[in-house]
Amino acid sequence: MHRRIQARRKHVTEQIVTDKADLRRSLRAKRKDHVAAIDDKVRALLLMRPPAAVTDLLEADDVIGLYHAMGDEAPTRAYAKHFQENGYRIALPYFAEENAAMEFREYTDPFADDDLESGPFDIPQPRSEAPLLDPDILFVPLIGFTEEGHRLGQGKGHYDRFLGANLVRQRIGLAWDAQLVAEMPVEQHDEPLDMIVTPTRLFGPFEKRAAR
Ligand SMILES: Nc1nc2c(c(=O)[nH]1)N(C=O)[C@@H](CNc1ccc(C(=O)N[C@@H](CCC(=O)O)C(=O)O)cc1)CN2
Ligand SMILES: Nc1ncnc2c1ncn2[C@@H]1O[C@H](COP(=O)(O)OP(=O)(O)OP(=O)(O)O)[C@@H](O)[C@H]1O
Repeated sequence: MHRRIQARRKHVTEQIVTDKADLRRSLRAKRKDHVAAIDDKVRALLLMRPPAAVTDLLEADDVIGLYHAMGDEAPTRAYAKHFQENGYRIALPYFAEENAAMEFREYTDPFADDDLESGPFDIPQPRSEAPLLDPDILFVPLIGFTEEGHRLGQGKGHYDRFLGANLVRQRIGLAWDAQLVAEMPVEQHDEPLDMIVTPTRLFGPFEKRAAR
C-alpha cells in the first residue's frame, strides 16, 4: 500500500478510537445520572421479564447467555431466574485469566450465586469446573447503542471477538433508554446486535446482516 494512504488509514483508526473513548466516558456519566434518577421502587419493577419478542424466539433446548450486571448496567438477575425457572440452561462469561478469550460457562444458581467466584475483572463468574456452554441466545451488556443495532462496549473487544468467532442465533442488547445515541463510530470488527431491549422499548429485530 502507498505509504501516504497507510498513514491516513492509521490516522482514521486512531480518530475512531478516541471518539469511542470520549463517547464511553460521556455515556457512562449519562447512564449513572439516568439510573440515579429512577426511584428505587420503580427500578425494582424494570426488566423483570423478557418481552414476548424475545421469548417467542426461544427453542426448548436453547442455552441463554447472560452477564452478571455490575454498577449501573441494565440488570439481568430477574431474566436469569425467569429463564432458569422455565427450564433453560443459562451461562455467564468466564475468563481463565485477564488475557484469556471470553468463554461461557454454566450458571446454576441465579438466586444465591453460590456457584460463582470473582473473576479477573472483579465480576462474579462460574468456576473453572463449570461446564463450557455455547449460547444460542446472548444478552449483551453495552455502554451505548444506536437505533440500527450498533453497539459500544467496554472497549476490550470481548464481545466483538466472541461474536466474530461463535455462531449465536440472537444477540440481544440490554440497556437503559439513556444509552441510545444517534450515531457512533463503527469499525470493521464491530459486531452488530439483532435487537435491543430497554425498560420502555424494543429496537429491532434488525435484518440479519450479510457476511456473518
Ligand atoms: N457485567 C458485565 N460483565 C461482563 C462484561 C461487561 O461489560 N459487563 N464484559 C464486557 O466485555 C466482559 C468483561 N469485560 C470487561 C472489560 C472491561 C471492563 C472495565 O473496563 N470496567 C471498568 C468499569 C466500567 C464502568 O464503570 O462501567 C473498570 O474496571 O474500570 C469490565 C469488564 C464479560 N463480562
Ligand atoms: N474480532 C476481533 N479480533 C481482534 N481484535 C478485535 C476484534 N474485535 C475487536 N477487537 C479489538 O478489541 C478492542 C476493542 O474494540 P471496540 O472498541 O470496538 O470494542 P467495544 O465496541 O467497546 O466492544 P467490546 O469491548 O464489548 O467487544 C480494539 O482494540 C479492537 O481492535
